[in-house]
Amino acid sequence: MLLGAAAPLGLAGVVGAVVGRAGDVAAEGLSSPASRSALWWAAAAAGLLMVVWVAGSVRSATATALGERIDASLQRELMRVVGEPVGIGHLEDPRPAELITVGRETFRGSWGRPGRLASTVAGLVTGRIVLVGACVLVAGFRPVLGLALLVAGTWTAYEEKVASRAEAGHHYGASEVARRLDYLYDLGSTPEVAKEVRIFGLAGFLRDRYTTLWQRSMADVISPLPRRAVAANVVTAAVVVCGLAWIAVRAAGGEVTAGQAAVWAQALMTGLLGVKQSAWTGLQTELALATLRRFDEAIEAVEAVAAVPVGDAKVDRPRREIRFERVSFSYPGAPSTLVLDELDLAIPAGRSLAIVGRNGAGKTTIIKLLCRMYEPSSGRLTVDGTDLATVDVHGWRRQVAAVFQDATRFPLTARESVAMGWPDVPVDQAGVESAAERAGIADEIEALPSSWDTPLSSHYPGGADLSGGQWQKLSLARALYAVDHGAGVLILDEPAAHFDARAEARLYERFLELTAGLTTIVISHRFSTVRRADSIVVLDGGRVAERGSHDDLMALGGSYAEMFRLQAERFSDRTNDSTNASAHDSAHDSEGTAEVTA
Ligand SMILES: Nc1ncnc2c1ncn2[C@@H]1O[C@H](COP(=O)(O)OP(=O)(O)OP(=O)(O)O)[C@@H](O)[C@H]1O
Repeated sequence: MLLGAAAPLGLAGVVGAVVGRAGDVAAEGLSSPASRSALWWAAAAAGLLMVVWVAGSVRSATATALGERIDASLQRELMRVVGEPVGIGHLEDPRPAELITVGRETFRGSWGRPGRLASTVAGLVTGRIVLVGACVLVAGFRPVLGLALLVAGTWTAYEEKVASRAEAGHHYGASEVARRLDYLYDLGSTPEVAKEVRIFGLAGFLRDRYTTLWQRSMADVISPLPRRAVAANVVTAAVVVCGLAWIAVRAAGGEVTAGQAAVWAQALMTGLLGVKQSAWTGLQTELALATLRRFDEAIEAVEAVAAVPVGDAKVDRPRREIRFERVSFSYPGAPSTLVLDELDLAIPAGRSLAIVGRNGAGKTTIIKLLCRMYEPSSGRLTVDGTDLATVDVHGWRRQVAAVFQDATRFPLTARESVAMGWPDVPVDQAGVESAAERAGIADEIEALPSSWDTPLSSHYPGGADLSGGQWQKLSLARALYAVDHGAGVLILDEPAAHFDARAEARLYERFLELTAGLTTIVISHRFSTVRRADSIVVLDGGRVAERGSHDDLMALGGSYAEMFRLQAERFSDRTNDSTNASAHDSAHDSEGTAEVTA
């Protein structure tokens, strides 16, 4: 930076020395000492010019490398605060969630990335040094002119900074609108939502919403003309023009030599360039600083809500029971809604428990607490009497194999998708195949273009996508693979939601075999699966409303019995209807009836 700033000023002096000798060279000829001296100065000018170029390139390459490091380290920091906390509550608390989105967006474009600070600050500092150096040189002509350039240049730099900060603030203020714009843009341009967009005729609607919002956001972003910055620029330019005229007049009057005039004129112009350089890089600096501030806010906001107890007690697979003791819970995003209300629930080890209840009763929430995705608002969970909050969470999660309703569709190969159920050991192909066979997906995987090596995404060459039911079977295979390698708790959250009648029947036929010896929790609205469990609880109002075996609960005649009958009636109605329908329909429906009435 220092070289890059000093070289143009030195160049002004050296070019002045060449110009100063031009008269003597003209008078004395090319072989005169004056000519040789002028040549040496010209060579020095060429050398300095090279220094300017090289220093600029080195500065820019260094700043780019440094900027990339800054961005990468901030990205790692964001990944750390998002991914490292024990649970996921911090990702749903509205404030941190919004700031995390903003933090992520910071790195989408190059404009306003914090890493840009490395080069913009370098430009800013260089511009300031150039201005001060130029003023010192100009003061050699008339101190008052040097002072005038310094005052006008500094004022301009200040006003530009104020205007830049305001503009960066407008960008920051408009970020909420910008996010909604991005959302609309994504909806209108991604293939995943193409079906709904067409069916509901949303294309025009989305475009109109986008246009209206865009116009509104632009009104905020495009800041009013920064009058004071413009005035300061005009004054600085006037100082330079007047200074040039003054120097020309003095040179014409013979009071200063041509060489001196050349030095001071160049110094004036270099000073002006220094001011412009500060102004330009100042705007980028302010934008990058604004995003860096938002980024810091995001990190602080996440860290403020993400702190949860981290224990190191070891737990093995449950031997007696997992117990919810007076557990109450509200989601961070809806603190006033109590999802679980002093829930007492014992889950016997090595047995299967089914949890049923209406939509939104809190069944999945129980699972999330068990996996320590969230911490209870009050009460505690214990495993064989040990408080789960004191347990080494990673060790505990190795004990848990889960099939979630909304299992993530990892774009890995089929083999990896199953083997990631237990990633600590090298892939065990026989184990992968065995788990897939029990989950009922082995044949379908083997029929894929590259069998187990097929990437499960149509976005990859040679890749293939699976159906909803096939993804769910794959998720079940992954959980079974984890169980085979040591997990002792199996969680099945609507494991058959996307299964066809045959696959569902197969699952419940093998339910006892698949869950033997495991602490199994199954959540399902399909009673064909539920009834196979050793015991069943009905969740209502955040508490256990009924508990017992299928026969107990049917005999009780409560809400379980009512829900069961409603579902059974639905199937038998459909079977009756189907006797008049085609043979194909009849076969299909009677499978469903068989499952429920079995
Ligand atoms: N991340 C979340 N933030 C805020 N509220 C949530 C969140 N997840 C779930 N809820 C709310 O918590 C309640 C219980 O949800 P949960 O998913 O546990 O219900 P469920 O019994 O599994 O329902 P379903 O049978 O429909 O799957 C619901 O009212 C739901 O709206």
